Amino acid sequence: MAWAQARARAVRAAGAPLPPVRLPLADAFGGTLAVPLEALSDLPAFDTSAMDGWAVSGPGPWRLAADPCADGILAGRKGAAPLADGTAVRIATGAQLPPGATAVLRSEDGQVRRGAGVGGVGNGGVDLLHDCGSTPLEQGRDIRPRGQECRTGEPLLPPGTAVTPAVLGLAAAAGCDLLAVHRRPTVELLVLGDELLDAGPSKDGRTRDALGPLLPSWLRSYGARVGAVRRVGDDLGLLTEAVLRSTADIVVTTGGTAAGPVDFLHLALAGMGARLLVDGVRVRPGHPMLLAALPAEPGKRTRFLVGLPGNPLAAVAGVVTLAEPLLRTLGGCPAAPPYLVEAAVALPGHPQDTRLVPVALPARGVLPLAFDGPAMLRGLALAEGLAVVPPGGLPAGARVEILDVPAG
Ligand SMILES: Nc1nc2c(c(=O)[nH]1)N[C@H]1C(S)=C(S)[C@@H](COP(=O)(O)OP(=O)(O)OC[C@H]3O[C@@H](n4cnc5c(N)ncnc54)[C@H](O)[C@@H]3O)O[C@H]1N2
Ligand code: MOO
Repeated sequence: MAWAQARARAVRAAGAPLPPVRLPLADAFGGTLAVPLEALSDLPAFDTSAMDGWAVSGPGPWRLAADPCADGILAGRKGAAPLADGTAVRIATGAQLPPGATAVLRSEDGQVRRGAGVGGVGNGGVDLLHDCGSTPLEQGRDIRPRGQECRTGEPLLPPGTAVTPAVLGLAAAAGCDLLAVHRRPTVELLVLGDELLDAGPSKDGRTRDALGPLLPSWLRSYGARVGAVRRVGDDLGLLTEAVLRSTADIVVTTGGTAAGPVDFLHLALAGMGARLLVDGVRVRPGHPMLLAALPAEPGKRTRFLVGLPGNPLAAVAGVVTLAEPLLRTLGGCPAAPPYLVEAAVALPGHPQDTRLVPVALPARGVLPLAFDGPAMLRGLALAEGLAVVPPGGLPAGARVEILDVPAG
């Protein structure tokens, strides 16, 4: 199956997003909005002073309505007395303006004169002068009017928006305590291979497991909830049992996809009656990757298995090709338009297959990185993206699609 076709197949297999759940803000990060985020108040909810200074009414100079040394109107207080025309009162940034205020004079732009009696405002009272020469203070200056950002009930963000830290802040500012997000797909990760070591350097013909540490956070970057990583021995029975016992929406396995003497994944899937939706993809590295629908329990959603090849960069190719579209669709996150960048140099291709190449993205364009073999991670660890090089390659200057490599 061609690379783009395999991705489209994963989207189709996932079908509809998982149903919405309402979560407290603290638990909604990483999800996707299932319904529009609506404002529960105007923003700002009241006419607000944008600066520390004085709320004034009408053109200056103004008579100070209270003791000039008093705090005046602080943020968080409500019900300040109306301000009469020609008067002023001290006010803090974020405080609700008193009725009648027409502008805010910043503290650095005003001067308080005791008994100045300027402009006929007072004689013996305390007056406030605008210190900026003859420039009048324009109406509405340094006032954030009620509803400037939004009105109650206004949709602020559409469904499908990723819940980022900024979205959590906006939701709180708009008065929300719960967010309706799609339930995030759960993933169980099964790392196969008797040869793998969990700690220390590779030795005695055994190889340190690189995928147990790499995959959970990579999958989480697509919204997955990843439980514990489980190691499964090279044994058909153990593998079958581990897959059937899992209750996750998606079982992700590593290794065992090829035809070696202990590569049992195909046998296990056939034995349990799973349906192969993608069985090999025309992509380098990673071509033995697969996607299967696990045997369905009556009335329950289809669960999936993504089989990633054991070579680490090949496994990552399987993640971006099959796991990403599957997780994104189940999580209700629409596909972003392809991100295209010019190639700084020619990008050699495979004659028939798509290549996924770890690249740097300096200002002059896409640059392939060294150490991009299927068993290598050195190039990927420095990569700012994975370039999707179509069969036959691309000349320098051509635009190439770049897939995200998750950062911290
Ligand atoms: N006769 C053929 N042999 C192979 C083919 C083929 O088409 N015909 N394809 C090759 C390709 S391409 C790949 S990729 C691998 C896929 O193999 P498996 O998915 O069965 O993976 P394993 O055999 O279990 O492991 C391959 C390799 O990767 C190492 N490995 C496995 N898991 C991990 C891990 N968690 N961390 C680090 N390294 C891991 C494992 O020790 C092997 O060296 O098949 C080729 N063979
Ligand atoms: O998937 Mo293999 O070369 O493509 O490592």
